[in-house]
Order: sequence, then C-alpha cells, then structure tokens
Amino acid sequence: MSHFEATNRYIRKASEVLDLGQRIERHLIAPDREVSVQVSTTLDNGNVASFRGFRVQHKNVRGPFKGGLRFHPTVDMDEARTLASLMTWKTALVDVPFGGGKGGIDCDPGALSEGERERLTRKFTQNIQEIIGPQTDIPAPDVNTGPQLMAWIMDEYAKFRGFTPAVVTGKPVHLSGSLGRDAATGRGVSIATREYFRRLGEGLAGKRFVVQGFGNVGSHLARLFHEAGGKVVAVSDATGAVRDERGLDIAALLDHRDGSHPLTTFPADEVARDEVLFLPCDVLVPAALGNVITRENVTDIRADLIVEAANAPITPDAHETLESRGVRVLPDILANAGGVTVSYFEWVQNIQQFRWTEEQGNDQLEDTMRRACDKVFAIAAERNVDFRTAAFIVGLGRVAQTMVTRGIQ
Ligand SMILES: NC(=O)C1=CN([C@@H]2O[C@H](COP(=O)(O)OP(=O)(O)OC[C@H]3O[C@@H](n4cnc5c(N)ncnc54)[C@H](OP(=O)(O)O)[C@@H]3O)[C@@H](O)[C@H]2O)C=CC1
Ligand SMILES: O=C(O)CCC(=O)C(=O)O
Repeated sequence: MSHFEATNRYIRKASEVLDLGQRIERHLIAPDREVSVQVSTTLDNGNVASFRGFRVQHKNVRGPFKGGLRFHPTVDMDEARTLASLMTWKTALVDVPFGGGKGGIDCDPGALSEGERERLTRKFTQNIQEIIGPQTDIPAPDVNTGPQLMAWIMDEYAKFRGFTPAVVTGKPVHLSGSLGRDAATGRGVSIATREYFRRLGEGLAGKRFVVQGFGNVGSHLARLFHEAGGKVVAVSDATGAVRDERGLDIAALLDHRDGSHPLTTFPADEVARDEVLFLPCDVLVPAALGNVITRENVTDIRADLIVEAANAPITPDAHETLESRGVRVLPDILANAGGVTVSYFEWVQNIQQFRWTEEQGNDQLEDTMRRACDKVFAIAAERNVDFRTAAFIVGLGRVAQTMVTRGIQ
C-alpha cells in the first residue's frame, strides 16, 4: 500500500465520523495538481547530474497551497502527495488561511557542494515558478532545506516576477524572514506536549524525553524541553545517537554541533542510532523522517506518549497497536503545526511590509497552538476517539465546510 493510501485511512475514518459521504470524501482525498520536473545541474567537476523535483498541490479551498520542500534521496511523488495532504488538514486545524502542498528533490544534499545545491535550487525554482506565488503556492523549509535555500528561491523567483518575498517563508530574518520562525516548529511541539500534561495536572519538569533527529525541529525542541526542566535522555541524528540517563546537557550539545563536531563525539554514552526509539522514557519525539515506527518494531516502543514532531513517523497499523496498548500519540498535524503557523505570520508581515517582534510572534503562536490543542482534546473526549482521529475530524470538517459553501461541481 502506498503511503498516500495509508494516510487516507485517517481521512476516511474522520469522514465517517462526520458523515460526509463518499462524494465529498473523494473530493477531499484527491490532490488538485501534481508536478514532476527534471532538475539537471552542472556539478563542480563539470559533469551533469539529473534529479527529479516534485510539487504536489493538494487542496486550496481555504487559501493558497502551503508546505515545505524536502531534499532527500527518498523524496518521490508518493511522499510528496502524502505530506501535501497532511498540510491541508494541518493548516485547517490551526485555522490559518492556507491549503496544503509539499515537494522536494530526490537528491542527497550532503553529497553536493554549497554551489551545487544553489544551482539545483535555482533550476528547480525556474521549473516550478509558474505554479508558485504568494497567492497560489508558498514553499517553506523541510528536511535538509533551510533559510539560505529559501533565499535562493526568493531571489530566483524575483527574476521572473519581481521582488516578492511572500513567495516563500522560512527566509533568513534579515531577508524578510520572521523572528521566531527558526524555532517555531520545536516551540509548537513543546507547547502541545505541555498542554497534554497540563490536562493531567502535570508539567514538563522532570519528564524524560527521547528525541530522534537533531536538525531544525529536534534541536530547538530538545532545548525547550531542557529549559522547561525536562530531562532529554537521548538524541540521535543520521550519524548516530548519544544517551545520558541523568539528562544530556543540551546547551553543551548545541555548542558541540555548532562547532561542526559529529553528535557521536559528544561526551555521553553512545547508543545505536535506531535504538533510541526503543529506550524507556515518558515522551518519545520522532523529529526526523517518516515511517520510523512500523508494524515490525512497534511492540518494542517503551514510551508512554509519542509526540510526532516529524510528519507521518508512525504507520497507521503501528498507530492502532500503540493506541490499543494505551500509548497516547499527539499527531503530526497538531504537534508540528507551529512551523506553518509562524510561516503564516511571516507571509502576513511580508504582504503588509511590516515587522513583528519575536515576542508578538511567540505570543500568537502560543494562542494558536493552545486553541488547536483545546479543540482536539475536547473532540477526542466528546467523540471518544484518539487524538489523531480528533485532529482529522477538526481539519477535515473545516475544509469540507468551506468546500461545500464555495460549491462543488
Ligand atoms: N522545519 C519545519 O519547520 C518543519 C519540519 N517538520 C518535520 O520535522 C521533521 C524534521 O525536519 P527538520 O528538522 O526541518 O529537518 P532537518 O533537515 O533540519 O533535520 C533532520 C534531522 O533528522 C536527522 N535524521 C535523518 N535521518 C535520520 C535517521 N535515520 N535517524 C535519526 N536522525 C535522522 C538529521 O540528521 P543529520 O543532520 O545527520 O542529517 C537531522 O538531524 C521532518 O519530518 C519534517 O517534515 C514538520 C513541520 C515543520
Ligand atoms: O512552514 C510551512 O509552510 C510548512 C511547514 C511544513 O512543511 C510542515 O508543517 O510540514
């Protein structure tokens, strides 16, 4: 079964609860547009390398398509389609006026020089410039893409359409970016986790966290958990993992990484990379790639709560098993929605040619995440469903309502 079909199981389940009927359900599932382009670029050694680039525009009934671009060898149409669909429900859940999109290039950016990455990004932008724009589709960072890459897209797009910073979000702060966007996804994850425990009358202090992935999302959220008094007992990246039962010194670990030292040379116990998923802890946070918790390994999970900072880190089969074992899951479309929320703030600032302070952005993010959490927790209790189903019920309900009001042909 494709990843897209697997994700559609969640949509069908929510649609059934909402009694939307097959006709609306079909309209909701199918992506509006799927674009695949060839991206060839000259390497530093004079050879030409060819990659595939993708952009899937899932639904735009509530506003322009919105979502990240990923540079990774596993990028393909099925992955882009799946992640674009998740963006549609995520933007609706946090009630920002966007739809869902996603894309990327099937390259290994670690094997490319900075110049090669820039040429590839500019070529990709040339190939998709007709279908992106501040009122049509607004890309943003995802795995292995970041502020500099967004700057190249903005610059290349300007050659075709003039200066248009709102065409991408997640830009460098000095180049029309928003203060706080860098940390926003991690901050949103920490707010959602805190809200979960607040309902149980508990806090983050003293809780034991394991974080898989130490990139943009994982590193910020590890810092925020640590600052809230939590113990981050293990973290991993693509090269390996480190563990300290007393809690890792996250500030020191960030300094270590910023000094370009491999994670595994940090003075702590080394542990096999993928074993972090199976360490005993209060909260496991997958913050790397998708489909890491599957039917094959789910019984080895020893966390009480899984917070999906990554998109689709748990397969639907594994999710069912976890829920039946009483392991609660805060789903991606809720937990990691802080990123797109602050992307929305960046887009608003670009359009208004105005600057918010970091505090304004963080306060608005706090409000948005709390409202979304309240809604999901309330629906879960009311309908007696898990948090993922509740989140899909909210997202799907909003998109369906808008679609029907606008009119379906
Ligand atoms: N950036 C954002 O605003 C948002 C991101 N997300 C999701 O969060 C996840 C992470 O994205 P982001 O932090 O931006 O990406 P980054 O590229 O910044 O970081 C990815 C991290 O994952 C690590 N990694 C890759 N493969 C593995 C593996 N097999 N085991 C352990 N770690 C691994 C990378 O290691 P290494 O550095 O060694 O390559 C890196 O530390 C993705 O699923 C993304 O879709 C969701 C919402 C918004
Ligand atoms: O910031 C954005 O627009 C999109 C972030 C993203 O790709 C995601 O939430 O998965």
